[in-house]
Amino acid sequence: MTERKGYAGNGLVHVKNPHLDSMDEDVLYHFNLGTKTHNLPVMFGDVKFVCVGGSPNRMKAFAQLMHKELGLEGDGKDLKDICAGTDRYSMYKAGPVLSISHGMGVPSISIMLHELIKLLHHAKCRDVTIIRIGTSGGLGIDPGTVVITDIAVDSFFKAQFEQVILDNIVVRSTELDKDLVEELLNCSKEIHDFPTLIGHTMCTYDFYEGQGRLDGALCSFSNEKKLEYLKKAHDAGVRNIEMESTVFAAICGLCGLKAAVVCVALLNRLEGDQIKAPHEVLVEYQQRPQHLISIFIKKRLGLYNQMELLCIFPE
Ligand SMILES: O=P(O)(O)O[C@@H]1C[C@H](O)[C@@H](CO)O1
Ligand SMILES: O=c1cc[nH]c(=O)[nH]1
Repeated sequence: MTERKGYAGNGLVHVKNPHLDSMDEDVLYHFNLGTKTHNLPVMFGDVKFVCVGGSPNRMKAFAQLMHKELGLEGDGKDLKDICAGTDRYSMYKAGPVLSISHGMGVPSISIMLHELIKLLHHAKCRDVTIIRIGTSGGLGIDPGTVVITDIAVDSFFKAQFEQVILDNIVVRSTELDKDLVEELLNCSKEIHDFPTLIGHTMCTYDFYEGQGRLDGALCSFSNEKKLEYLKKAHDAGVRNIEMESTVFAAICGLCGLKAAVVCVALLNRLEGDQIKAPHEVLVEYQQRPQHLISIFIKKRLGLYNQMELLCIFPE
């Protein structure tokens, strides 16, 4: 069974659940927010960009970067975690930009997306673009390369996400917005400090055996078999591997959100499994998708100016 995409002309976020209408309150449990306890349209009605990533610290740093880049009032350093009442996810807001952590893996991001999309719906947000800014393992690319995902694929290189619902498997499309991919690639041309490319992203259910690593607590395959699989993935167009892109693309697509995935490669998986780069190098790598997206957002808002870029990335 397949489902259809939810893009519509009014720019509103779609929730495709008839039961929601009959609930007198919606508690967004993992955000510690709710329709009776919080005025969601006032708190979030102006949101136009949502950026998500695994780590709470990264998403706080991104909100602080956007606070500075958008020239918002006050010291972005004291931005408050909107989800401080729970330690499941962290959420920060800088003007029209919402920055949220999603933890690791499909179940964690899936729960976050259900509550985020209901939040955007209750807040009556319009024309929202959502971007995952993450880390990944590269395939045949240099560490530090930023990959803009054209197609999110599963472990069999298929552009689909299988959701188990009751005792059925529902197959969902993982198509992403092609125009957004091109727009992001154009933004990357402004940055000369690191390579950015478009490629397929493979999403797995595990970091170790699921990504063909030899260094987990369990491993039942040889180095030859691992490389055979990874090369097959590379031949199919996969340029990086992470753990959220397929469900992210599927859910956002069904709910009418324009979505993109932009992940930096921390290593080249054809050369090894362990992530050995020094901490400061890894921190700088994680900032790369953030800088690209900050340019994208500023361009969209008509706030981008080339001179400023030279200050951020002096030649
Ligand atoms: O956004 P992050 O950096 O968490 O994305 C990848 C995929 C997993 O969540 C995690 C594994 O290290 O990193
Ligand atoms: O190899 C990697 C690195 C980061 N994230 C992943 O999922 N895999």
